[in-house]
Amino acid sequence: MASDIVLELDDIQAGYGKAALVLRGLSVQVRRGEVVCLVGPNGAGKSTVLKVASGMLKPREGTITLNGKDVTGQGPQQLLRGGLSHVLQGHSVFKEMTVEENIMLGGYSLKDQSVLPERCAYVKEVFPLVGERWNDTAGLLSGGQQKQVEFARALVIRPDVVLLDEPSMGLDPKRVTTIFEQVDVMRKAGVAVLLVEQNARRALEMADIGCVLDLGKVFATGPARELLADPKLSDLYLGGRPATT
Ligand SMILES: Nc1ncnc2c1ncn2[C@@H]1O[C@H](COP(=O)(O)OP(=O)(O)OP(=O)(O)O)[C@@H](O)[C@H]1O
Repeated sequence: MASDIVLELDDIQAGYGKAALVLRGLSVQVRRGEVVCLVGPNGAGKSTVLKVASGMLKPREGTITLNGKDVTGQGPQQLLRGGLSHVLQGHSVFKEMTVEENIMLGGYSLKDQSVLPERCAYVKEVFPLVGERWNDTAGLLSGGQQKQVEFARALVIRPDVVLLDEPSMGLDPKRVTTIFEQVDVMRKAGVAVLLVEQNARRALEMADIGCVLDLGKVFATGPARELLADPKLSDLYLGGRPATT
């Protein structure tokens, strides 16, 4: 249903400075409570899609719609207020600060600061580990646990959509599983998720919709399970078919 669409990028053209376009007519839709995963080769433009969606990079052409409103040209702060959080690539937890202080940083953009206690209770409910480690210095947490703190910080504004740029980067396979479980937790909390992942096959196993990007366009899109089952896509973009033993 069209009304379920939280975030829509339509026919986006975007690039950096005077350099050639990176996105060349890209369209993607994300619905409430749905995980959409962007996969594709290095340099295909996956992170650029997130930068455009979060207002960090203005598109040259095309429109961005958030909760039914045209937000094309708005910056990250405005989009944050409109219900969109972006968890950047790499690690953005402040290790010297406590978990609580890190979460509070996510609350600064709230216009009404009186809702903060209720929001803290909400993120502790969604991510119990964050509540358990609330007073600990964030640097004492494992890499996967720190990522959960980043997710929780993004949820403080009670966003409608969260953008996740390679959340499993640098984590061992067990921690990658935990991170994908946490993405599922966000989906179950009703948040729409637009995810970029190098771990394409594993991410698609968890996602609802997959989008294969190549040369700045959507090469193929559909239910993630169907993309995984497509032998051509598998060979071209997902590192070949998994061994059957
Ligand atoms: N800040 C920037 N300035 C100039 N060019 C950039 C910048 N960021 C990315 N690019 C270029 O845009 C293109 C797409 O990059 P992007 O990071 O979106 O790809 P990606 O699909 O996320 O790649 P990867 O899987 O390697 O992270 C690349 O050619 C890259 O060199």
